[in-house]
Amino acid sequence: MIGTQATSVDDIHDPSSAAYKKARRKYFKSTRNRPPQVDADWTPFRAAEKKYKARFPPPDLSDVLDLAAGDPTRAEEVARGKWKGRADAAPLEEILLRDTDTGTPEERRKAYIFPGKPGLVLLPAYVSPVEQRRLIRWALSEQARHPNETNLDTHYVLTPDGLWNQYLRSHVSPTPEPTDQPNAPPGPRKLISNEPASPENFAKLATTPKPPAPPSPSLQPVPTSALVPRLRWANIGWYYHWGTKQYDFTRGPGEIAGMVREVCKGVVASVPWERVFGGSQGEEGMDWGPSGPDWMDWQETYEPDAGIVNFYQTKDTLMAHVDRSELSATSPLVSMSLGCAAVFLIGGLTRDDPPIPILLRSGDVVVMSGPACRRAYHGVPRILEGTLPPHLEGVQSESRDSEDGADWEIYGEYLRGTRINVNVRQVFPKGFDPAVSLEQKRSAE
Ligand SMILES: O=C(O)CCC(=O)C(=O)O
Ligand SMILES: [Fe+2]
Repeated sequence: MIGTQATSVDDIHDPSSAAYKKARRKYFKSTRNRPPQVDADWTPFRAAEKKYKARFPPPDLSDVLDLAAGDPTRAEEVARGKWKGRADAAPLEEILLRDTDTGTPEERRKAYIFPGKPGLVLLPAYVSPVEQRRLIRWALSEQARHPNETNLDTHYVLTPDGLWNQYLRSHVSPTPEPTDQPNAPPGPRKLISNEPASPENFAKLATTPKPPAPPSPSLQPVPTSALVPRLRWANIGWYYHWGTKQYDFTRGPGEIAGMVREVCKGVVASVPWERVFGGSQGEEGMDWGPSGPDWMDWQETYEPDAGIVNFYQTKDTLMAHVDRSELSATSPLVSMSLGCAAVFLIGGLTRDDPPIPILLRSGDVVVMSGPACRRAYHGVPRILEGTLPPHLEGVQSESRDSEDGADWEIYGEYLRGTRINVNVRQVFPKGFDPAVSLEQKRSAE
């Protein structure tokens, strides 16, 4: 579209740009020996993943739901990015969020539900720009460090105050830049299959041995600046054991930061659940488990106790998966997007259900809840480069509050190629006491 789209050397949509030509070269090289009909057996979920992952040609996002594209208050953010979906790309219904304090309803108090996917709630721009910056600072500087675990801990000995704080310090203190030492050499690797968690098998899961993951054998000391882009996750609350895909309850509950707990509880308290699960959304075909629907109690019973912060660089993806390590299979999972935008796919209980593609931008919140959605397949096939909103860029401006120190420049630089997702869950259903369950198992043995 000549004249309407900005052209620059790195605009992947512009066929004369270096980025477009590079992607095309790589594409032809990688597909040269590909057998025909390679895609014949793809499930609808896999086909969607392939579509949005494709580097060349850049995927068409016109069937991706992008609520910011219809929101005049986000026009600058949308216009400055190189990617855009459509506000009418999926059937949805607008709901008004409940006012939990005394404030008057504002633009950000709107949310959306999806016919045919009860339990999925999208809250665009729910997290304000100021809160986004606070959450980003928290994620990098407070959460991705001891005593929490990150993906890098298996392989490197990191300073107790964390990689990011060391990185910030290296900008103000003189050279040489610090390095992080690799961990000890590995033992044998073992793959273990997992089963969905439930109150019935909790005692068995909790007593399954969870050996530490072995470090990689061939690592060299690495400068901090090279490790920062390799930070991929940090746990929140209960510790997750990736080898067994189960929580390691023997390590005790980790902390949930007050700010994160408040945002999540605020989300759950403001969603009018009767609009989500009551009336025509019905209960037909919905298996809430032995004690029946409990959404009417979530205002009181929702209590986040686990989760993960995901850090994505623009080439990273998260494959289709189901989060089923939590005993509570219906309680809301609250997921906040920060930094660059992404294509998020949310399907159904099998990979055969075609997913809804949603463009998630900084500040957007997704809630997955109830039997049809909490354990639905979902994934992130694409992080969209060039989509960092102006309010997260590294430049100082008058709109920034006093908390935003001069070091935001370092954050802004990192965020230009990063998406952060804060993914918060409730492990135990209300009324389930892990200690009692373990005691019962012990006395039965
Ligand atoms: O990054 C996201 O939006 C989703 C992350 C996710 O699904 C997970 O952490 O389990
Ligand atoms: Fe997930």
